[in-house]
Amino acid sequence: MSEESKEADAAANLEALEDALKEAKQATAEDAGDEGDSSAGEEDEQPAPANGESAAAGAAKKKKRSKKKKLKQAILGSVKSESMPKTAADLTSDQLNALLDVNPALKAEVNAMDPKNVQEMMKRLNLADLLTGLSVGGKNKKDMASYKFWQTQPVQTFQDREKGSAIEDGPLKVIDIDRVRKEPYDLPDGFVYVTMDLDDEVQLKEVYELLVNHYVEDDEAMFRFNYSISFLNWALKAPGWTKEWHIGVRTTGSNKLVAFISGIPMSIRVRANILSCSEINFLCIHKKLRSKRLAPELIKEVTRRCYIANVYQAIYTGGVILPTPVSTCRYFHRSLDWEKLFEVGFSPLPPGSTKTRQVSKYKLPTDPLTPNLRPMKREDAKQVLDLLTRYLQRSDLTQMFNKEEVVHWLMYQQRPSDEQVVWSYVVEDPETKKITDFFSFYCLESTVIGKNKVVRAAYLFYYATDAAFQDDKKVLKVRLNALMKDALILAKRAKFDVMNALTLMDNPLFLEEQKFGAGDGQLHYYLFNYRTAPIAGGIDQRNQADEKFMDGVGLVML
Ligand SMILES: CCCCCCCCCCCCCC(=O)SCCNC(=O)CCNC(=O)[C@H](O)C(C)(C)COP(=O)(O)OP(=O)(O)OC[C@H]1O[C@@H](n2cnc3c(N)ncnc32)[C@H](O)[C@@H]1OP(=O)(O)O
Repeated sequence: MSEESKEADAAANLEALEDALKEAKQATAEDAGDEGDSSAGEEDEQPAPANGESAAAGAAKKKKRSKKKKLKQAILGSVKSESMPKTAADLTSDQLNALLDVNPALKAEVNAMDPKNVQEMMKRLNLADLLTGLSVGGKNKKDMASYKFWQTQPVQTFQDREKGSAIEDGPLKVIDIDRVRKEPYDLPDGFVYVTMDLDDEVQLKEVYELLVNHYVEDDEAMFRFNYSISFLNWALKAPGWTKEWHIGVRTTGSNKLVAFISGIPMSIRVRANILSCSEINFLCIHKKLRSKRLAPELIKEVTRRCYIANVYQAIYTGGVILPTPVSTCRYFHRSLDWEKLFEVGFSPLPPGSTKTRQVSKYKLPTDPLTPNLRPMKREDAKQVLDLLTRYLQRSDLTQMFNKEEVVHWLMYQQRPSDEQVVWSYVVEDPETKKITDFFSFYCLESTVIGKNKVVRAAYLFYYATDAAFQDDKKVLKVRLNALMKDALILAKRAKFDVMNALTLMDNPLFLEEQKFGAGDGQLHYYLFNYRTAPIAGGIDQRNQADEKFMDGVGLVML
């Protein structure tokens, strides 16, 4: 591009930015109105069916969402392309608008600036960082005081976290078991707690139905996790599980299951300390009962039941910022069937590329390449346990496995009706019979909302390799890249559309080389009633996968 046209383009961008600012101000005002509504709702402690919003308001919201989605895709498309604009000043006006629309922190910062300086700032800002919502101001969280529920719980505050490595590890509160309620907390009239019996296929299916319709969606409401019945049977019945920690809420009239939260027992190591804790997951409230303060009730009830079982710490993850993440990892995605991902709106066609080019970029050999790689067998469990334990020793936050857990998590015993949930492979030295490496991935589909389709995603699970114990660090990188390439080949063979991975363990060593693309999503790790300094999640302050910050997290949550 010539200097002149660059200037013209920059001027157009500036103009567009001004327009975008006007729009942003308007949007900020609208948002403030929205917030007012929801906090009014938060005062209402009574879960009750949401009073339906007017059809006009609903349609307007839908239109706004769809515009936002289109614009965001326009930006993401260009960001993922080879000819990606490097700074915000290179964007078209639509892209700029979208950028401000998806980045409230940037909106606020730009609104507060002298307009003369805005264009300069836009040039300095790295686009990939902007899209994560983390870089500017670094604050996409509420103040501690606005977490009405969480400020009453034994969790670290944002201020605590700022003390960094000065934080001394240990529980935040000593629980006096005699003061723990023996009976469940009261729920509002019309609702009752139930202990779900997941050995009963009917109840297992009820949990499945609740989650498949109401569980986690992406920001644009295009995809929703679809944890299969087999998956739930696997995830919720880990060794030592108790049905007391599978808690439902039913309506007293129709007996319908409208909310759920679960815990499973797990031993974890946080730096030098081993904790017997619960892993809390699958918190879900029916869409019509949202924003009625039911979530804090479920959390209090699962906490009560854990305390009664003498378990005083918990680990959980989430995409939302709560007080206070102990670590944060970023999602990465590796296309296996690019065409399918494009069709369902998961992957954009980067400007300047073609469908054929995209398909060939992600092409893989049909057979794995590592010699002596084979599916894991039950007899391998002891060796795999030993290798995995040594491997995870290198991380600050890990799950502590025993042999029974290795068998459960990696060799899930399926009922005849079950679909395969987890795939595990080992490399065995043919002479010594020693297992030198292993890797695993699990299946978690996502529903494409409104399209009667699913995205079949393989999530990278645990892995370990002897190469980690060599002095030459390059050996590990080379070996992991070979193993992960085979994982991709085997996932493709098992008809997966995409492989997802976080920046945990040693993943930053292979994400780029294996053509994983950075996603928008982050996963925050939380500890309940435990204080520890922040743990590295494989990303730097600009949210980029970074080898310098890896190996903090060695715990994969489903
Ligand atoms: C020792 C043993 C301890 C055991 C317990 C350990 C803790 C376990 C903690 C749970 C780990 C779960 C791990 C997973 O499963 S993460 C998956 C969470 N599930 C979903 O995202 C599914 C779709 N969403 C929903 O079903 C609802 O939106 C949920 C249920 C998420 C919130 O329902 P709703 O939207 O109707 O809100 P409310 O009016 O009832 O309540 C508002 C309060 O809830 C706080 N909130 C919102 N989202 C989350 C969240 N993901 N974790 C913790 N807290 C959350 C929020 O900040 C506010 O508190 P505060 O801001 O006023 O303070």
